[in-house]
Amino acid sequence: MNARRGIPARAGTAKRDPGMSLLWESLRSQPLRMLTGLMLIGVNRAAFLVLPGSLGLMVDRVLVKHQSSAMPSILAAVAGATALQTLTGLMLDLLLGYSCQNAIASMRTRVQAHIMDLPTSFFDHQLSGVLAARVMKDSEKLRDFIGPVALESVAAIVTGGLAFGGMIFLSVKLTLPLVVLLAVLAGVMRWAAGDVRARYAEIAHLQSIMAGRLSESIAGVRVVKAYAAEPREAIVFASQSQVLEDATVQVQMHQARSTAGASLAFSLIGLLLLYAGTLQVLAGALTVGRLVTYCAFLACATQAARQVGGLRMQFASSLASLDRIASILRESPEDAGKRHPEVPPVTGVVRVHGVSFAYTPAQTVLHDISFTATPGTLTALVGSSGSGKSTLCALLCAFYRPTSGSVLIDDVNLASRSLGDFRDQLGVVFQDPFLFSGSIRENVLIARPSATEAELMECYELVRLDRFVDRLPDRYETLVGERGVRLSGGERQRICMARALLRDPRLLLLDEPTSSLDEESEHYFRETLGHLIPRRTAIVIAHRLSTIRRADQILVLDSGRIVERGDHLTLMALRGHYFRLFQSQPGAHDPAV
Ligand SMILES: Nc1ncnc2c1ncn2[C@@H]1O[C@H](COP(=O)(O)OP(=O)(O)OP(=O)(O)O)[C@@H](O)[C@H]1O
Repeated sequence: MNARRGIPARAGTAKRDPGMSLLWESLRSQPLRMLTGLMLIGVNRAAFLVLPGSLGLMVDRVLVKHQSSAMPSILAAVAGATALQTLTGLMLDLLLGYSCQNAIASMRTRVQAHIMDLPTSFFDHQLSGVLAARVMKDSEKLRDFIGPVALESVAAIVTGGLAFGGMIFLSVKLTLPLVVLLAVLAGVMRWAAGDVRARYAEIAHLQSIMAGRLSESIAGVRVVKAYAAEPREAIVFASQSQVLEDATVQVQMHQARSTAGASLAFSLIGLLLLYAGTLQVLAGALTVGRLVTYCAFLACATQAARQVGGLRMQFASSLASLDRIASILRESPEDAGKRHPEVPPVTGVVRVHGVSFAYTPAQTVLHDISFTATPGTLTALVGSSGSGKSTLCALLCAFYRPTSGSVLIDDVNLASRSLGDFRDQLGVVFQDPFLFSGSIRENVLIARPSATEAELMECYELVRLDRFVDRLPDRYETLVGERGVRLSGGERQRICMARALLRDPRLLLLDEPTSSLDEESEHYFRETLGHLIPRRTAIVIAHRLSTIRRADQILVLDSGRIVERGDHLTLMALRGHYFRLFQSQPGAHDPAV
């Protein structure tokens, strides 16, 4: 880690295979277009070489032998070839424009869908901005690949190959030494270029780190402003920008040096060949016209070789991006390898057997947790902050797999169950009431897009959404802003509860669902919960006495262990952890409570 700059010092060396195979997959998915493209390139390049190829004929037949009758047919051939070149060029541009967009769109869709299928633990180690940059920017690199890189490389290789074939046809003696010289030159250039792909991988990594940091500081702009941290954010961003600039300039300088070196080498080779060719003409082994054509082909071949050399850099940059996409696609989805046994719909019997769990090997967060929760009952999880309540909830949602032990739903282990089927029966309200940037209605409908208007209204009613929605000009169509920023904490919480209830779930997991509600709303919600429980299993993390007291079983967690269990009266009688927790609650000494 580069501590001064706040950026990892090195992005890691990119491997060659993943990016290449991803590119190959993408090209293979459009076989007809690729084949048509290759044919068009072949025709286009052959037409391009008609002009240099006919120069020799013009010199030998028209200028040297004065056969002016040959001129119209030579000119007609050149004009026809030029027309063909223009037409195939246009067709290539149209074909590639479409193919590029198609490849980019399907790559983005594939990466986005894959990311959504990854387990929650994957996201614990990623910045959302970095992932977003990968989906959008790295996929975009396919355009460079299929467009300038692949097309121009193939075109340059075809041009070089055809020109080279022409040169061999005209003079084997001149061309054979050239092959040796070019092979040596290619080896030297390759050695001098070093691992360009790793450098581009580092640049792309730095760019996504910056994008991640930027989106984080924009999302947390209130905290930044509240703590007057704007200058600090500016310094971090500027230093990251400086590291990126240094890395980019280094690659560009390297590229400029390679291009200049290659240019010089090609010019020297051209000079040598001109000298050797002139000697051949003087010795009568070659006509002037053939030497002219040879030199024209040589110019085309050198130009093509230079072009391929230049594109190698772009190729490396695009491959580095594809490597990064491939690294995401290599991550296993959370349902991978499951047998998906045919299971009947969930009824909601939860059995947790000896579950231990650690986010990192260094720290076990839950130790040997066991309990059963059945439909029609309310289980409350209580305990001090950091005791593992939300983690247990996350295991019940199958966001993580236990390190040991098992979570069974209707006696089927969650580790082998299809998570899609299971989560269809799950209603969750998280500690952080997250809303998407759409309308209130859209946020609730996420739970069940096919819900009828009457079902929606029933859920709104259950959590008393109408109470604040009536004050909003667009009522349920009001846009809530990013993460629901335009609403209060309690309002967000109510929308999240409506969302969970719309699911009509068998298993209801509520992580401090009423922490931001006022007394009256909380009372109303408690009554609602009372009506809901007979048809489902409810597990609630709650600090409020009112919710805890009526639970069928209360599990008291301390440092990741269940230290007490029972109903309110049993636990109070123990005068242990629960008793102390209860005593510390506001209202505990109120005789009414
Ligand atoms: N994604 C994570 N990666 C690593 N450690 C985590 C992660 N989430 C939570 N922890 C750690 O696990 C422990 C239990 O956290 P958890 O959120 O389950 O506690 P909690 O009882 O719900 O606390 P609170 O009442 O404050 O919400 C804490 O020490 C916390 O730092």
